[in-house]
Amino acid sequence: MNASAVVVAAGKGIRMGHTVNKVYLTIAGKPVLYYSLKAFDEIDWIKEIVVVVSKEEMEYCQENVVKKYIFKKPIKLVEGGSERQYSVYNGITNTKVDCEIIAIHDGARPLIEKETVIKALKEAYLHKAVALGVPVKDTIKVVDGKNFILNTPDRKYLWAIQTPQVFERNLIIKAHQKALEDGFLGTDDTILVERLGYNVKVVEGDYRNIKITTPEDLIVAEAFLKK
Ligand SMILES: Nc1ccn([C@@H]2O[C@H](COP(=O)(O)OP(=O)(O)OP(=O)(O)O)[C@@H](O)[C@H]2O)c(=O)n1
Ligand SMILES: C[C@](O)(CO)[C@H](O)COP(=O)(O)O
Repeated sequence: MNASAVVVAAGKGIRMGHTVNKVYLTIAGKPVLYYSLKAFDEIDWIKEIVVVVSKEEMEYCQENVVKKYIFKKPIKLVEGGSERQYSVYNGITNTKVDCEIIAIHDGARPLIEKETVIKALKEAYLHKAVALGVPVKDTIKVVDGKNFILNTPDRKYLWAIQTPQVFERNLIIKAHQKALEDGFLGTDDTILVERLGYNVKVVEGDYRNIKITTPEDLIVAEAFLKK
């Protein structure tokens, strides 16, 4: 299998409330983004890693992540957009055409493990579109604008979706182009493929694969890493 990894890191990290983009904050002495790239760098099927960064942070990322640590794969930096979806689009359209599979990952998910990525890649090869996810542990409520409960979906059908999300290259590019044409913005990439009428498989991931979003997530991630 020839696959590309696209790791998006061009967000602002507003919910983290830090002056530095959260992907450059450190866990156990290394930047969050370093860990998010590492699992992909170790997989033979992955032929390249495209990292999507904001224009202002391009040089910082090159010096403090790409050059500072040793990666086996070629790492290409491309510019991000104002929304995650636009960043992903710029990433996927800058992948090699001879890589038939693309794994899209949040730079803010540093605890992803090599074995979990391999599982997702294998499933994507069979099913064309997959996302990692974990069954939700809490009861989920749908509420109205004033926080009154409208309904309670059956938990056995609810999964919290993570990245990587892995797709056949042509399919994910087509799905993004259609979303752009329609002015549709989604919070992940599978929704864009769902809109085309394709079945997307959820592959069981790992509860530790958290997204670093708010300050307490850094403490949790560091605790997991130390284990
Ligand atoms: N315009 C954007 C927005 C987000 N991302 C990336 O998408 C991932 C998931 O997004 P999120 O956790 O929402 O990150 P931020 O947008 O940085 O956070 P916030 O919403 O708190 O500002 C992150 O790795 C982030 O860098 C991106 O590449 N381009
Ligand atoms: C793609 C994602 O990580 C799946 O859980 C998530 O939807 C990103 O959302 P955010 O709004 O960018 O935090």
